[in-house]
Amino acid sequence: MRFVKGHGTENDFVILPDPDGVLELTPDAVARLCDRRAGIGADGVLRVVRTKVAGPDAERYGGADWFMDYRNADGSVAEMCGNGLRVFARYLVEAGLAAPGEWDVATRAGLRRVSLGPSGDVTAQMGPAELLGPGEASLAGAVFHGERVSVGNPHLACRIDGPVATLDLTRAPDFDPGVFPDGVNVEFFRVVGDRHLEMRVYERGSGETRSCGTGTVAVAATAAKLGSDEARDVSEWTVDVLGGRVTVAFDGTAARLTGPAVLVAEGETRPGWI
Ligand SMILES: N[C@@H](CCC[C@H](N)C(=O)O)C(=O)O
Repeated sequence: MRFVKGHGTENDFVILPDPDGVLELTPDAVARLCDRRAGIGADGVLRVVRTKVAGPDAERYGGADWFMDYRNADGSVAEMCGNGLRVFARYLVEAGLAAPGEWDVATRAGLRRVSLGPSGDVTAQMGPAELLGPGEASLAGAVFHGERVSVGNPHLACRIDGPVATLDLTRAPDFDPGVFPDGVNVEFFRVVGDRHLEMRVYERGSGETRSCGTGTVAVAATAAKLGSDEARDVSEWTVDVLGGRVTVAFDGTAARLTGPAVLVAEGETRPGWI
């Protein structure tokens, strides 16, 4: 099986080119690929498949040539991945499968437009960040209050007062499955300046990661809601994550995420390993 390894602010992915949609990608195979000791190691897998062979949803994705089949490190499926989307776009350009410019990528959350040059940062339209009201999670017995946000996938964005570095995210936050029936990505963020946030995240299906693109949109949308009216609809935010920095912009309707997308290696799994 051919693979490429890449990351966006150190949220890392095994990219599996599968243009004809012939790979049988079981949850177990994904978990083995993502295993950091016995596998290649990654927070998730990006299967690159042409929309016309992407299965029952193919018609929904008519406007895009490529479908991003994203899987978490534990093998579960997620609707969207913001860092993954930038890396996916960078892979298509570097592989000569798409030209630099602006085009749509199909995701389980719908079409998402990306724009990129022959090198450098990638910008991705992320759709609206839907603010769904209060929610909570607990960490080592301490309760954190936050905002439930949908960025195509579910988030709980919790504002804290102290530095995010002090949190222990070696264990999963607890949450009420009645409130989050599909699980949730939990972000902790602190305001460190004018429209400037720092964030850590515990991702559904992957554990603590060094960045989460949809998570940065969720925390910026929550910070905008908590801030002045002026900051609410049209604003640009800098979000520092463990793996670097991204920019989130709101234009009154939707969010836009800009950040790095880097391919670092390519290879082939040994026959029979998976
Ligand atoms: N790291 C991603 C989000 C990946 C999916 C998430 N773990 C989920 O299950 O919803 C990002 O950059 O957005």
